[in-house]
Amino acid sequence: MEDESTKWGSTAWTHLSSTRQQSPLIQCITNFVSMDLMANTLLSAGASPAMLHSLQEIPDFTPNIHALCINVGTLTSDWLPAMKMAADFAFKAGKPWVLDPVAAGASSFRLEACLELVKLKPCVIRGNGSEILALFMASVGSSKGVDSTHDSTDAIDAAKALAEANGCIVAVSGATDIVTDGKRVVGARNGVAMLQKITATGCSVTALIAAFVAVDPVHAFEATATALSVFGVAAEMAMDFAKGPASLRMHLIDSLHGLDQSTVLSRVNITSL
Ligand SMILES: Nc1ncnc2c1ncn2[C@@H]1O[C@H](COP(=O)(O)OP(=O)(O)O)[C@@H](O)[C@H]1O
Ligand SMILES: Cc1ncsc1CCOP(=O)(O)O
Ligand SMILES: [Mg+2]
Repeated sequence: MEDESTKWGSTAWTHLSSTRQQSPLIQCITNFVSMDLMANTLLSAGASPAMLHSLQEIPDFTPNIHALCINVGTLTSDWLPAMKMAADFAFKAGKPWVLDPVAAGASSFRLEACLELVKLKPCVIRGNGSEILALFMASVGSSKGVDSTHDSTDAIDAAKALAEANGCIVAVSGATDIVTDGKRVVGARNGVAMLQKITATGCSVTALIAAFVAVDPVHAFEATATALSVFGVAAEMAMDFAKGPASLRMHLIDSLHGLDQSTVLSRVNITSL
């Protein structure tokens, strides 16, 4: 019988191969910092990114996408209506959408916006420990801007409760990435600590989750875990060539583009918690 780690490795390879074959169209409404790395992460995984956020275009464009990624990193009141409209169009068209609640606890404006977006039925919410705790407690002040002051494992119960309450998958990134649907919980232990020294790696892995969910929407829990793990494996491979964060960023994109089956099968490290 297949053991758990063999099963996750082959599921991860299936998701990466399907993304390369199907090249899903991923609409991203994201912050100014992350646009470049997010689009390049999606391209290197085989997906087709479109950074498209005007209210006037959403009714024509969003029903034809394969998944949507919404990220509140540089939120202003001008952008929020487009985020809500796109989430609504995606949900009504049966297209999965993924929320990245960047710095959810940084201000009451941002927290309220995230809580309103959560009501619009994201398929997945991916944040760091502090962001998931801020959403769960609906309270401001527990983060250090976009960075986490918590370990991902501090937010396991919060993630489970959020997932259960909203009927979605919740992922908490960190040294161990946690993924839950409210009942099942897995930990993905890939990646390198230096990812925290490159801005927008969290944003980019959220977009990769959108791509993997686009190619396997029925298994959003599995697709979320494998996206986090594959991104981490790419970072591990890239670290062999990196001299620091700037070259890690470059090698990360190359590595994701070139990941092969045997590397994915041997390095994906996902286990039940
Ligand atoms: N200590 C760590 N060791 C290995 N990988 C890490 C570590 N911390 C974060 N990561 C990875 O870095 C990426 C970004 O996660 P994180 O820094 O938690 O998000 P954010 O940038 O949104 O705060 C994820 O792929 C995560 O798995
Ligand atoms: C630095 C910064 N400021 C607003 S959004 C942003 C990028 C955050 O990216 P990540 O959450 O992936 O670290
Ligand atoms: Mg983030």
